[in-house]
Formats: sequence, C-alpha cells, structure tokens
Amino acid sequence: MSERIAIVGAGAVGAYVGGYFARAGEDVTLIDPWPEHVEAMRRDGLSLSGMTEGECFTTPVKAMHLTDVQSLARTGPIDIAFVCTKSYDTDWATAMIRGYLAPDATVVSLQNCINEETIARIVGWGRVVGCIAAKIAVELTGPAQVRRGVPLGGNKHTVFRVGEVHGRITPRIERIATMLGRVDSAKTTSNLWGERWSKLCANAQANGVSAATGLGNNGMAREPVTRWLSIRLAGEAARIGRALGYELETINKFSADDWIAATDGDAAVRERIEAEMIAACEGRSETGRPSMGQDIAKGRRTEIEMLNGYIVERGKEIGLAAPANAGLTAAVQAVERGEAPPGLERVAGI
Ligand SMILES: NC(=O)C1=CN([C@@H]2O[C@H](COP(=O)(O)OP(=O)(O)OC[C@H]3O[C@@H](n4cnc5c(N)ncnc54)[C@H](OP(=O)(O)O)[C@@H]3O)[C@@H](O)[C@H]2O)C=CC1
Ligand SMILES: CC(C)(CO)C(=O)C(=O)O
Repeated sequence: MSERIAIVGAGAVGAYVGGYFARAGEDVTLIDPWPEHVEAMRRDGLSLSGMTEGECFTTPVKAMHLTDVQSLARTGPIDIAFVCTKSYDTDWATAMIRGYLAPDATVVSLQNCINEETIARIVGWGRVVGCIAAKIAVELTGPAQVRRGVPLGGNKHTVFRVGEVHGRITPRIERIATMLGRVDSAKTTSNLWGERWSKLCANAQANGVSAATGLGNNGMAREPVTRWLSIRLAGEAARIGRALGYELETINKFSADDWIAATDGDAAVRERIEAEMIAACEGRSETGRPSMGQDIAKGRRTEIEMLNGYIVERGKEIGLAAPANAGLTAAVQAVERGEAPPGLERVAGI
C-alpha cells in the first residue's frame, strides 16, 4: 500500500507539489485554511500552469478544510507530511498534524528559511527532513490555480534538495526525492544545513527587495539600484553563513566567494554577476515575482524577520554586521505596516 501523504498548507508550493503527486497517483491530501480554494479544488480539481504546454493541466485532488483535519483520525495515519506553510505558521501547522502521524512518520519542511528546529521541537528530531525548493517560483493566482513563472529545472538545475538533519543519505530521503522527481529535478543532499543557508542567501537577495519595491524578478534584475543591493544582501549573508560554519553551495550560479568579493568592491566580479542577472530575464515570465513580493501584493504578512532579519540576528551573535539586510528588513516592515507604499525609494538609501 502506498504511503499516506499530507500537504500541510496548500498554497503556491504545497498545491503545486500536491497537484503533481495527485496526478502521479500518490495518496495525497491537501490541507488548507482558505475555504474557497479548498472548495474549488474539490469541485473543479487543481489547475497548474507553467512556461510550456506540458506543464498546464488540471487534476482531481483530495482537498481538506482545516476544520476537517480531525477526520484524519478515521482514515488512517499520515506517513509523510510536507509542511508548506509560511515560516511563521510552522509551529501551529506542525502541532495540528502531529496527532495524525504514524509512529515512524516523516515531516518534511518544504519551505524557505530555516524551520527544521521548530518542527523538531514539536515532533522530535528523528522525524524531521528538510527540503529546499530552488528556483521554482510558483504563485497561487486564485482558488485552485497555481502558476509557475520560471522554466522547469530539468537537467540544468536541481530544484528539490532533500536532506536529513544528520547528513546521512537514508532510504526515506531517497524515496522523497523520487516522489519530488515527478514534479521537477530532485536529489538527496548530505549538506542540508549548507543548502539551507545558501537558499537563505538566494532568497535574501530577492524576496525582500521585491516586497519593498513592488518590482518582479525581471524588474529587479534590470534596475541598477536593486542589482547592486541584491549583491550586497547576498554578500553579507554569505559572509555570515561562512563564519557560522556552513558549507555553502552555489548561490544563483556564483560561489559564496564571488558574492563576498563583489560586495567588497571587486568590480570585475560585480560586472560578471550583474551581466548574469540581466541574462537570466530571458525565458522567464515578466510577471514572476518572489513569494514575498506576492505577499505584499496580497496585503499579507511576510517572512522578512525569518529571512533578512534572521541573517542580521545570526550575524550579531558572531560580531558581523549586515547593514543592507537590516536596512531591507526595516523597509519591508514599513511597507507591511502600511506606513509607505512599495517603491524604489524604499531601498534607494540602503
Ligand atoms: N512561492 C514560491 O515560489 C516559493 C515559496 N517557497 C517557500 O515555501 C513556503 C510556502 O510559500 P508559498 O507556498 O509561496 O506560500 P502561500 O502563502 O502561497 O501558501 C501557504 C499556505 O499555507 C496555508 N496555511 C497557513 N497556516 C496553515 C495551517 N496551520 N495548516 C494548513 N495550512 C496553513 C496558508 O493559508 P492562508 O493563506 O489562509 O494563511 C496558505 O494557503 C514559504 O516558506 C516560502 O518562502 C519556497 C520556494 C518557492
Ligand atoms: C526565489 C524563489 C522563487 C525560488 O524558488 C523563492 O524561493 C520564493 O519565491 O520564495
């Protein structure tokens, strides 16, 4: 019998992955608090779209309102729960599903930021697995509608990186990588923490900038002010991650050393990075924006504290300042509180 899978938080990432799982015949239940979204998924199925025709399909899915989660007690325990909520919802979402987990269940953090410890506090370290989703760029555009704004990673770029907190490659992460391989390219990693911090650097350089300015991925790449800010955000984050002892992976095609050198004034490296940022616009949706840009556009809370704010806090612990990350955190918070509208002016002085 196949494992019973729960997607806890069927937003952009959860519904995208859950839709592919359902189409592949996995026994998957998508759990979400948005009533219209759940009703639409039940009634019409889930519609996914992407950059090519093959990525556009509608599939029937099992969708569950948050208020129906108690019914899982009747239908049998969950073997794999993917937590796909925003970081600030991690603890209560994990606590909610805990009571319905099989004794040897796995809880996968399929999120940005670093939430494994929060999940472990609730279900125990032995049940926790982390999964990075790199360059997936999906958006819940309406009830039961998810759009992907970047091409599939395929054999050019590995999107899903699944790892154990202890770094060993185990059958359960191999199984999870196989499942995710039906969505897009996936691999196991022995370097979960390094992957996590590297993804934090990648998100730190784009998500908050989009939230503060209102620009999408291509807008940020074409604007000199945001290009330079993005470099410094990544450079500070990479320097702190390195000092904390993480083994950093490639961050948006460049090494941690490159991001740090460009931040420190190496003009040649900076020029190479900026050229690559501009080239990356090719083949990408003009409307695509990071999840935090989507949050501001929808008037929702952002993950800024757990992203750029977290980098600032971890830097303080070891005596490294992160002024660009601190400035951006403040700018996004001002926009989030409605004190100022998004615009280039929010970040021009950082
Ligand atoms: N979008 C993207 O391209 C990418 C996002 N990520 C990361 O993935 C995570 C999810 O992001 P994303 O999918 O964009 O966010 P969304 O806001 O689209 O989805 C999160 C969903 O979780 C729901 N939710 C909140 N609390 C609970 C709960 N207790 N139980 C069940 N569902 C709950 C939310 O409902 P409600 O809206 O009602 O609060 C929402 O539908 C974030 O950490 C993000 O940074 C990573 C890679 C790419
Ligand atoms: C930058 C991106 C799209 C990478 O998948 C992401 O992680 C996000 O939007 O939060």
